[in-house]
Amino acid sequence: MSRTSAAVEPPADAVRPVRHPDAPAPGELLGAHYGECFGCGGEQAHGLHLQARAGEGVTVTAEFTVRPAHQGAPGLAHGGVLASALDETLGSLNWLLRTIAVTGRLETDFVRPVPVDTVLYLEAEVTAVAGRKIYSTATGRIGAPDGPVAVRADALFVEVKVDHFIDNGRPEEIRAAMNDPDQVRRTRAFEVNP
Ligand SMILES: CCCCC/C=C\C/C=C\C/C=C\C/C=C\CCCC(=O)SCCNC(=O)CCNC(=O)[C@H](O)C(C)(C)COP(=O)(O)OP(=O)(O)OC[C@H]1O[C@@H](n2cnc3c(N)ncnc32)[C@H](O)[C@@H]1OP(=O)(O)O
Repeated sequence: MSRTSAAVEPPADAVRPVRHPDAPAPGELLGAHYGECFGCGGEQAHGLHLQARAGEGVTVTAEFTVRPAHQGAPGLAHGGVLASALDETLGSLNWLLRTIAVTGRLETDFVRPVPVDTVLYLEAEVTAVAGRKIYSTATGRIGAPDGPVAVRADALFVEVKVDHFIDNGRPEEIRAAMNDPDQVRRTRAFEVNP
């Protein structure tokens, strides 16, 4: 039996992802897509503060330190928090394609328990694109970039227009985001570099 469902397997007509020519160079930090984001936002006091770094091709790496606030069982990370770290890392890949996309499906394997204070070394890659559908995969390793795999995920992201956020987000945050000069610059960049 396959470990993943058909929903996260690229269809026969899928193509290889193309790194956008203006994507950050390998080794560069991607920066937060939104300051209040739970996954990456620097202004989000309760967030994971993940900082994804561009790799070669359509890949990223990120490190996540498991804090006491992330516990599920005593001294162990909550699975939902680990899934969030994977989701955020996978989501950041779309910036290398200059595509705005949201998670449609996220399938997670929890392979080993992850103790508090562990540094989880995450790596993610877009494997295929089919129309609006972006297929990607990620692993999280314990303690070192070549440490044992603790979590892994396969995901389907779906490309959306910026209207997805404008039409569905709570108006006060949308207004605030539109008044943030950096956010507007980023939104414009998405719109002029499809
Ligand atoms: C001024 C304000 C600006 C703000 C902008 C700021 C920043 C923007 C930049 C980046 C931010 C983006 C994301 C955040 C980044 C990282 C955080 C981590 C990522 C997330 O945490 S993000 C939140 C969680 N995420 C959601 O909140 C999605 C809720 N959801 C929906 O909004 C819809 O559900 C949607 C859009 C997914 C699809 O809806 P839709 O109507 O557009 O398209 P449709 O349904 O036709 O699907 C098209 C094709 O995808 C297939 N498909 C769809 N869903 C599937 C599934 N679940 N399983 C298997 N296949 C699926 C269909 O089967 C079809 O396939 P086919 O074409 O082959 O028929």
